[in-house]
Amino acid sequence: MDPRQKCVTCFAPGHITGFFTIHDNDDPAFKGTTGCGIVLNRGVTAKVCVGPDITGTEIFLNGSKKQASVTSHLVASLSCEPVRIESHADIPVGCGFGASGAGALAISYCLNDLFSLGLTQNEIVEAAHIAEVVGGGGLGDVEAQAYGGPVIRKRPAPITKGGLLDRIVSPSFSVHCVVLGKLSTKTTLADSSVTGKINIAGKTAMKNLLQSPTIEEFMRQSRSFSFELGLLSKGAEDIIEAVENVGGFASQAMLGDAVFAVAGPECTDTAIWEVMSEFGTVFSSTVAGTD
Ligand SMILES: Nc1ncnc2c1ncn2[C@@H]1O[C@H](COP(=O)(O)OP(=O)(O)OP(=O)(O)O)[C@@H](O)[C@H]1O
Ligand SMILES: CC(C)(CO)[C@@H](O)C(=O)[O-]
Repeated sequence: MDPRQKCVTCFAPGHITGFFTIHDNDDPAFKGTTGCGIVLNRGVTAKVCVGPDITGTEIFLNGSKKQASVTSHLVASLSCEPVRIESHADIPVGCGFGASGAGALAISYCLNDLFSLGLTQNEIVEAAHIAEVVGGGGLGDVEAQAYGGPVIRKRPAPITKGGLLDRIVSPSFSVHCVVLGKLSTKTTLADSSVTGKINIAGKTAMKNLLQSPTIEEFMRQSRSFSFELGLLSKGAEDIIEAVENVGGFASQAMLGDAVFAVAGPECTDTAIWEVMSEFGTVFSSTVAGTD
């Protein structure tokens, strides 16, 4: 490595959306989602380097070179020099855990520091949001990821463009997940019959959640939302049913072929973990609370 190289490393957390509504806009800064999701303590760590030996931008995700469109848009908007980016995700990629948003946010923090851009946090979120929308990643993950906890996205888009965030009041809790497969956000959101259902079910879920803003209600509304959309695989339905049989709450991570679950008053985290591990490898994470 050239000793004149300068590198910055930053982390951003993963995010599971339980339900959402799409707010379309020709301007990517204003396009976004409202909805509710939970921010994890696991996520993506990005290292961004600049130096005389780096002559073209290169992006590596978990050690493999990628043509990552979200990251490319971000570099084009925030950097005037080629950079080498190494992202490591300790969450599954392409499965509803907001890995592209976590990557975009972590890289924006790095570029701000590396090039002394002088951006505030909300401005960093705006840059990451635009890259996500233009590059076909998430539509509301980065706003939640920068805020943390169980996040209610009440108005779409970054705060700089009128977005409004709130939280469900809750102590910190554990979430347990099983991944069965990928679901491309870009392809799924390009299907107008799916987006039509998303917007009807998402509105109902938000209305019901705001009448009773608890984690249990979030899980119930997420479950109804995922059954309304009909994107659930048979395997995911089986896991949800098995978790409910031991007294827990479970739903589909949007947008992935994956299930996330939390314990209820009638069951422990260990019981959830044990029942889920019959279906595949369980990974668990903590969601920060409000107290
Ligand atoms: N940290 C990252 N750095 C660079 N590229 C990434 C990163 N995470 C995801 N990507 C790219 O984004 C694509 C997946 O995007 P997608 O939006 O479908 O998944 P996700 O963000 O993991 O989950 P979701 O948006 O469903 O919550 C992958 O094909 C990968 O190339
Ligand atoms: C679109 C989405 C469900 C998947 O990435 C998420 O980004 C969101 O809630 O906006």
